[in-house]
Amino acid sequence: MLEVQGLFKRYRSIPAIENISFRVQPGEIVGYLGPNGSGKSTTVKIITGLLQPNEGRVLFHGQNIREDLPGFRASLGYVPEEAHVYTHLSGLEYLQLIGRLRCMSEEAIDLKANRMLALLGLQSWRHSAISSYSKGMKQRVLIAAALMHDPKLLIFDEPLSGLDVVSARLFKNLLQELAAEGKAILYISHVLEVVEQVCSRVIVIANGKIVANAAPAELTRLMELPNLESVFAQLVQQQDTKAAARELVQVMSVNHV
Ligand SMILES: Nc1ncnc2c1ncn2[C@@H]1O[C@H](COP(=O)(O)OP(=O)(O)OP(=O)(O)O)[C@@H](O)[C@H]1O
Repeated sequence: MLEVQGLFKRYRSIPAIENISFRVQPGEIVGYLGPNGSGKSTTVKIITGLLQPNEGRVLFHGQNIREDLPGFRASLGYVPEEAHVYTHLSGLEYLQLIGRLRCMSEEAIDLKANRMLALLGLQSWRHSAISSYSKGMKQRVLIAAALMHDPKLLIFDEPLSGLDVVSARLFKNLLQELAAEGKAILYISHVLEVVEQVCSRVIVIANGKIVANAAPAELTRLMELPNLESVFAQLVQQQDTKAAARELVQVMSVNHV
C-alpha cells in the first residue's frame, strides 16, 4: 500500500536521511524508531508531502504521491508530533472544521465528531476552547481529527505524549482495532515497551540509515537480547546512560560559589 523507495534528504548538503526504503501493507502496524535527530521527522514530512526528497519517491497504491497530493491526503490520517491546533476553537468546532476541509457531509461530521469526543472522554469539554485543554486532551482531539475521514493510511508521530494511563491504553487498543480493519499504520514512538507490544514490524534508523527492519520478536531472538529496548540500545550504540547520569550529578554538585 505505502512504499517508500530510496529516500535521500540533505539540509544544506548535510545528509539527514540516506537510502530509506520500506513498505507498510494493509493491516500492518510498523514502528519507526530512532534516537533524537536520526531522521524520523524528515522521513514523515516526506511521506506526508510536506517536504520534497533530494532523491527517491513515495508510492501509495503504486502511484507517486506527488502526482496527486490532495488525492493522497484524502487517504491519509496524520497525528503530528507537535500540535498546531486553532486553540480559540472548541474541540467540537475543530473537528467540524477538519470535517469540512475533508469535504464530509454535515450529518457525518456531527455524528462522528460528537461520538469520537465522547469515546475519547471529552464529552463535557466539547464546547470549551482548546486553549483550556491539557496536553493529553489536545492530543486526543488530534487523534479524533486524524480518524474522522476514515483514512486507509495512518501516521502517528509520538501519539502517547501527554496521554494518561487510561487514554494510552485506549490508544493501544485503538491501534490494534485499526489494524484489524485493514488500515496501514506507521507508528513513530520512543515508548519502546508499547512498540514491542503492538507493532508487527519495527524499522530502526540511526544517523539517517536503516539498521534493522524486522518483527520485534525476531530482533530479540536474533540478537539474543531480552527486549526491544536492549536491541535498540545495541543497534544505535547509545551512550552509557548510567555513567552519563552519574557524571551529570557530579558536575551539578561541583562547588559553585
Ligand atoms: N530544517 C532543517 N534544517 C537543517 N537541518 C535539519 C532540519 N530539520 C532536521 N534537520 C537535521 O536533520 C537530522 C534529522 O532530523 P529529524 O528531525 O528528522 O530527526 P528525528 O529523528 O525526528 O529527531 P527527534 O526524535 O528529536 O524528533 C538532524 O541532524 C537535524 O538536525
